[in-house]
Amino acid sequence: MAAGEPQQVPIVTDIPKTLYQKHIDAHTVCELDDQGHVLLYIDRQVANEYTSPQAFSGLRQAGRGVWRPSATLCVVDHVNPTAPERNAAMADPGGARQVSYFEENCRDFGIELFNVLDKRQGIEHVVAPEQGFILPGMVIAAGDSHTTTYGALGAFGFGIGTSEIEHLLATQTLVYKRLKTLRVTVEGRPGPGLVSKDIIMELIRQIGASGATGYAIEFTGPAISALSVEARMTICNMAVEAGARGAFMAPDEKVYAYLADKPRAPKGELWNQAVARWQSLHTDVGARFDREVHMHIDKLQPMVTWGTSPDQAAAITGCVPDPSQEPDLILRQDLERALRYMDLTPGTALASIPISHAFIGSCTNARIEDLRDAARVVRGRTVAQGVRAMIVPGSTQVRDQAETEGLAQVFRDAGFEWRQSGCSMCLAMNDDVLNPGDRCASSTNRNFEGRQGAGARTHLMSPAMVAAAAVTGHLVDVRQFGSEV
Ligand SMILES: CC(C)[C@H](C(=O)O)[C@@H](O)C(=O)O
Ligand code: SF4
Repeated sequence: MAAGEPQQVPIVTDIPKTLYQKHIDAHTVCELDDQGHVLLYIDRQVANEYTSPQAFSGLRQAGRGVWRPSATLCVVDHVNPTAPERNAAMADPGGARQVSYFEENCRDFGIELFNVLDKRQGIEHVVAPEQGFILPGMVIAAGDSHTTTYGALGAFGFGIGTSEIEHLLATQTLVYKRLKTLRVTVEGRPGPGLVSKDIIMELIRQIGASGATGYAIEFTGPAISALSVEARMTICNMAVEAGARGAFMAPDEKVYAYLADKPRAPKGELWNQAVARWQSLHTDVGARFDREVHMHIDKLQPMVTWGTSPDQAAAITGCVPDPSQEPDLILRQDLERALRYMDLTPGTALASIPISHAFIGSCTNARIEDLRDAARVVRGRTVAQGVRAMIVPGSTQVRDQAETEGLAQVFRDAGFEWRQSGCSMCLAMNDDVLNPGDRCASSTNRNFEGRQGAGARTHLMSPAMVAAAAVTGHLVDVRQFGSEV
């Protein structure tokens, strides 16, 4: 090149980014320090009656309004009763106060509310995707840890505390610290009767209940692509049980098909533009993750928990572990405490443990596909004597759909209670509470001490596994139910 000729500027290619980095970069208003803190713009938020009251009170005291009321969706879900005949009356005065203050706040701040009797009511993490309120590329925050569920739609969702809700409502932003990134690649084909709940329970068992603390997880691999969108939600929902404050899956054709007919999804030309934009929502080739985990699920077995933390889990073919085999003193004491609470003896076959209750519900596993899985097991059978079995659909829409498909009748015929939607016995904040000593096969996500009632014992598993336990009266391998599962 002759001197004086303009020099060719080398093309600076973008540094490859993870899906997480793309979301955070696109929503960063400004960097706040060199420690990873940013002011993060939040596209939308969901609020419930249980964690929002102090935030609204804070706004009232400071004389502040809500910056973007239309970016907020309020849903009653934690405390409402789920009795089969639904009405607005609430026996519990505490719950009634929470709901009426929530109504007042929505009215005064101009926010849309899905109240107890609304046809669109349900558990927030079921309702928000169902309405098309959550779209790929969005950053969503809510006062609930299972906001991670939205990762299944290619959105970044995370839970926040009460003071953060107040800040968010007032400014539509949050002070946020960037997380490290963990990629979980899932390969192989699950055997019959195996579902996404088993995959996430096995991951949590492997990496531990704080194994992903400080990380956002991206799930990828052929076994994830093969799952339905609803099944993917189960995985992202429970990622928080491994400590992750965010879970991701790159959106694909299944996600677009899921969203296409949702009431609040963009329509017409806006839809085409949105899909074109969503195509870029994937981790770039060569992007670096802080950590990688590989899972092969060919030999995965149906999972159940035996302890009081979601990572205290094993294949249903296994036995209650023996603390004396645990060399680490702290872990041994943890195990002993868990087994004392669960009233289980080391070496007992998991598949022989009798139950008193069966609960199919929660934002983890009460969507229509979950109810179909459970109904396939239940059809033509009856709930075992001495077992109280309940179905609490994830939303009123899921409930109606299950009625239309005849699933509700299958459950009723078998002796299940067919109830209205809400969080219900997932955390027992309404009147669906277990008594001390009760033992419940549950399709939920947390098995902490007292989670479903003081002194009550929870075994987490997939909805079909709960259905199988309900009709046999003890924990059981759903694969014994043959080809129909
Ligand atoms: C009540 C709420 C704060 C809580 C959560 O954040 O997850 C609840 O939904 C739960 O599942 O334990
Ligand atoms: S269903 Fe359970 S896990 Fe989900 S939001 Fe309600 S209480 Fe939390």
